Amino acid sequence: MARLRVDATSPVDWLYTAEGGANLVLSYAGDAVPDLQRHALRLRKRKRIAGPQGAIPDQVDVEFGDKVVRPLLGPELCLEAQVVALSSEWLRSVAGSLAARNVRPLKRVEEDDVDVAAGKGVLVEDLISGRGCLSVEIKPKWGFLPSRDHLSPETADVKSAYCRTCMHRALKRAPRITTAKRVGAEPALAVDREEFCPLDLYSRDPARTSRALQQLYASWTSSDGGINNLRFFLDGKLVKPSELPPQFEEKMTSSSEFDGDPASGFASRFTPILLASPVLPRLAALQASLDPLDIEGLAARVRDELGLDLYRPDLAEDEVASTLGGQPTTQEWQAWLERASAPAPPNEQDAPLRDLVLAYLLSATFKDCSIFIRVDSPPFPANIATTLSADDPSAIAGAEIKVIDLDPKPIARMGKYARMDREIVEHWRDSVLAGGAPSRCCGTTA
Ligand SMILES: O=P(O)(O)O[C@@H]1[C@@H](OP(=O)(O)O)[C@H](OP(=O)(O)O)[C@H](O)[C@H](OP(=O)(O)O)[C@H]1OP(=O)(O)O
Ligand SMILES: Nc1ncnc2c1ncn2[C@@H]1O[C@H](COP(=O)(O)OP(=O)(O)OP(=O)(O)O)[C@@H](O)[C@H]1O
Repeated sequence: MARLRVDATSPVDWLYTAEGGANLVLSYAGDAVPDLQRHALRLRKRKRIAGPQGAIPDQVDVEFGDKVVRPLLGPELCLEAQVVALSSEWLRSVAGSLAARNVRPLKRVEEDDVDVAAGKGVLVEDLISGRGCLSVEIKPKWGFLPSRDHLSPETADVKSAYCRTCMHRALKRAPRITTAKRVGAEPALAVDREEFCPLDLYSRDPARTSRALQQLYASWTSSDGGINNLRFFLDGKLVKPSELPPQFEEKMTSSSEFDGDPASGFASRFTPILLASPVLPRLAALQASLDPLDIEGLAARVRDELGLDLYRPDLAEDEVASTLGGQPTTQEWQAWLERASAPAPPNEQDAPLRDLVLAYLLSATFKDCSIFIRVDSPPFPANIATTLSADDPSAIAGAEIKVIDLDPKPIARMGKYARMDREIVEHWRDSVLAGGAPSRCCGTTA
């Protein structure tokens, strides 16, 4: 990617795309710098009220993506990223233009804003721009169940039968919660078989993958696009169910397969694309192999070797970070990757604790990323699953698949991970199972 002068552009030429907890993304819509067309700018946000979670510098994010994530996930699934210098005046002007256009969700506006002191942003390929382009973003979450080997007798039955995402959803909807986020005033659920289970999505079984996609679509519709697991972008803009342009459904699927049910039309088009791509099996394999002990087994090692109780309710993030050895540098990540990629890496019993913590953090990154499927000129061929490109066998003709949001997670969060895991499982066992629930998670078989 050639060096591009973003701060020479007019901030009003950057249109709001979307945002997550830590970053806000804009698409270039100007004519002044043609080389910036089809580029997106990812900007760091800062909380209005400073929180405890330490940010990781952008430079580290980009190097981490290039040097650690890319070799593991495969270059064809990753975006190239370039750090660009941005003055605080330019960033302030972007923030002002976003506020004047009132484009950000109110909940996010209340929480945070563009970090005008960041001094930089990250330029990437824009996965939504272009007339006629339809992009689908799926956040698949955790695609595996932990092995019982390192689970305690109190949790082994629950954690080897129900997936973390279904259990976490129930907790987030419970009326009273502590470490997890509240989704709204919805009633606590038992297993809701109408809602998407990642184990279905990742299953590689066409019927189950299709079921997961249909359920995601139904949740997208019933929440008016408010879920973070599925988003659609058409002609460069986020599309909400309540404001569907007439061409959306016809672009998403061919009318013959529609049969009046957009959820099945969507699933029938996108199931073959997902099944033909290595993206889901790769993510699930990385998530599982980098988390061989489960947080419970890892917390036991941390307690035994460092005397730190990750479950302690008053444990400060600074103490977690310093006791575990601080946030890894890019050099340390690279050295870890070399050891982990050796022909016979040490197994989880013999591996040094620090290596296990790094692996867990990387697993957390793969558990929280999103997949973009971009289709430039739909409707695309019905036999898409079999039309693999000769140049790149993992690319499917007519569809481009990329994984985004692959940032390193702060090591300071290890305590939160342990406590949240306990809270999720205890809530499930004591509130949901006690009220009667199926004996297995939606996606699992006995
Ligand atoms: O803990 P989880 O599973 O709720 O994941 C968080 C996500 O919540 P989700 O359950 O997907 O709605 C959460 O997503 P939202 O901001 O709620 O859309 C973030 O992705 C968060 O990571 P970070 O703060 O951006 O580094 C995620 O935190 P990490 O667990 O990845 O640290
Ligand atoms: N390259 C891109 N092209 C188009 N849109 C993008 C791109 N990268 C991100 N987005 C959009 O911006 C949103 C926020 O970006 P990102 O996931 O990087 O933020 P985040 O704060 O790290 O998210 P999270 O809270 O999930 O960790 C994405 O969910 C996606 O909708």
